[in-house]
Amino acid sequence: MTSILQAQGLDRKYGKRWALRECTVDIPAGHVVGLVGPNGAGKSTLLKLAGGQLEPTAGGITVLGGRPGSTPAQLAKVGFVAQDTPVYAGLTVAEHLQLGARLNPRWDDGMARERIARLGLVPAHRAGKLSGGQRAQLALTLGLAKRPELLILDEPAAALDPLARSEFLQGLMEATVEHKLSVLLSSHLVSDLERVCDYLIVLVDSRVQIAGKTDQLLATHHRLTGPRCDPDRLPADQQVVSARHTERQSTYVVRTDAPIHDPAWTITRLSLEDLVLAYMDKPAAERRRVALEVQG
Ligand SMILES: Nc1ncnc2c1ncn2[C@@H]1O[C@H](COP(=O)(O)OP(=O)(O)OP(=O)(O)O)[C@@H](O)[C@H]1O
Repeated sequence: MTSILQAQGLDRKYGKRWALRECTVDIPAGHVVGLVGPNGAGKSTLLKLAGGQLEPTAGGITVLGGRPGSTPAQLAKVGFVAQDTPVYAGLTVAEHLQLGARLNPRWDDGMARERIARLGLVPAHRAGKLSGGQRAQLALTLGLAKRPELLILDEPAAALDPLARSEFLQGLMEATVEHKLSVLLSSHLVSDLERVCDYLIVLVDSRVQIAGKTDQLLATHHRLTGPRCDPDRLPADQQVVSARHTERQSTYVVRTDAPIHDPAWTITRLSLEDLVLAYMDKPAAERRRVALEVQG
């Protein structure tokens, strides 16, 4: 199966500040990939590297087998909708479609017009007068009508109310099935990702914490609750993702491929949100542990 994005030791710095460090991922085609992480984690940086808007500081990245943004053919294969759903305020909806047709060799004008009509957008209205949700839908339409193989969306639904968000994501899901495209989207809203994504990347502190198919991630991560116990007493095949302790009780999120037989533990399945939160907590927990060691 082809990869939509392969990164090998990918680094990006802004001045002296690292935005992305040692990113190594290989994302297969045919997925809706969710990129999640806290503010400043490096999500937009990774998406811009994939879209060819940024150059790596070190390491390599290929998108659909080519160097991002390197040729007109490569540019035509990738649609990119940036964070603030960019549209031209002074242009009408119809003028956006005309511009799309002029700039994109694979432009699907029938689909663009049908989508605009279905969404109730008026072709003569200027984009600057549209609501945030309508602007996001217009930007998504432009991205889809380009007929890319990969559509990259940076926080596409952030500004939308729950209903508009739901409609937006529904539209995105329908389009991915209809046009067989792969999607890479970032969001803070894990509930949104849970709805649409079947592949997840968690990025925290500029580093990829975990990447994989959501069903496999959920099948291999468990919450263990039981009498207080140190992590070094857990079997070697159980990788600790997060740990919380009270005086008497320990709660671990562990990753393992093997079944867990220890009767001391109550084992619960994780939701995608639990999983994301456990990985978001991991670097902070590591920092807390190092600080305690230094103090001690
Ligand atoms: N143009 C820039 N110049 C300098 N530093 C930048 C620039 N863009 C991003 N950064 C820094 O790089 C880091 C990663 O930023 P990035 O925008 O990739 O994060 P993000 O995960 O997309 O954040 P958010 O969820 O807030 O959009 C942050 O520390 C940010 O301050």
